[in-house]
Amino acid sequence: MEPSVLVSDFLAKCGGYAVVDGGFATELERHGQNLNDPLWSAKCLISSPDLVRRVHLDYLDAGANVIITASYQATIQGFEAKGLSREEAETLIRRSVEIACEARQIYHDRCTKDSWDFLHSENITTRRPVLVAASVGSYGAYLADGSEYTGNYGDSMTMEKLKDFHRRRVQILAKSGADLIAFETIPNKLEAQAYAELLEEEGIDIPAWFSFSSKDGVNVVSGDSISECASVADSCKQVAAVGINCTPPRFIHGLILSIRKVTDKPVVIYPNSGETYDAESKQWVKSSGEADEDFVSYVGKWRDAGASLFGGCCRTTPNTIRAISRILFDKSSLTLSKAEDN
Ligand code: MET
Ligand SMILES: [Zn+2]
Repeated sequence: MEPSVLVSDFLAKCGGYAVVDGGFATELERHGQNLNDPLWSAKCLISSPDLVRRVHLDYLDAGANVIITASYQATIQGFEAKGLSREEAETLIRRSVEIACEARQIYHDRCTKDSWDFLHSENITTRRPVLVAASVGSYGAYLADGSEYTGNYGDSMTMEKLKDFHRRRVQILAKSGADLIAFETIPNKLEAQAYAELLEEEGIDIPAWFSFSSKDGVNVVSGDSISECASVADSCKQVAAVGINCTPPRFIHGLILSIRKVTDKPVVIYPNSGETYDAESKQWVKSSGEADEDFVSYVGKWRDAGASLFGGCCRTTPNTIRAISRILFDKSSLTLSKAEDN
């Protein structure tokens, strides 16, 4: 099936809009994990796979239609630096998808015909669709030095180097049983181009989404224009959705409009809570400027601007996702958010 058809079918089955999960690493931390480690959330694939499964389940219970695997910072290079063999590293990357698939299975098995989780329309009852998205974090995320939020890889970085860095993990994830690959928090155009070429060269046959991050609502974090970055995604046939993650809510509306100008592909957005990551202290700090409202109240506006998939990123929780799901699928609150816009 064509990548775009798979995602548009999925969206249609969900009722036009889909809910993505929320901050995955954040939720692991809320469960007491210390992720101050070069592997970040991927550390839990080694130490706490049961918790990884549980967090996926919590997001499914909260209403997610897409769950994103713990592979964001799971790289062969990162695992090898911890003393694991290449084979062990590859197994852990596959395992991240298996655990998410197990969570989906448990979730579906637990649902009964009468639960709210079944979509009822015209006497046809279908199960709520759930996709497993295999996460790929940027090269900067692997470096774990904050460059995922600057996109500054230095002058000696090339597209070939980035492709070589990502190649094996992408090959593994494409054959892991995941429904799609989520390239997340892409900080610059070069890395988007590297992903696009990689998908092409490797003949990757599952869809992908490209999700960028921004600090100003105009450019991605490196300063490259969001329009140029989204155009790279638009030209790649394996890319079935384009969007923004881990970006303050106040920038999302403008970014959706810029993306819509250069592509007709579905737009995915999953903002962070509006706090900023301080690479030095390795902590999230409240922004000094304009206060971000609880971003759930913006969802109606983002939908009207043309986004189709909605979730949360760092510092958001299953409660955020529950609220998004309610806003999207509860007709009365949709009307409410429309009324508030006027
Ligand atoms: N899916 C990833 C996570 O929540 C995205 C992280 S953005 C820095 O763990
Ligand atoms: Zn994030």
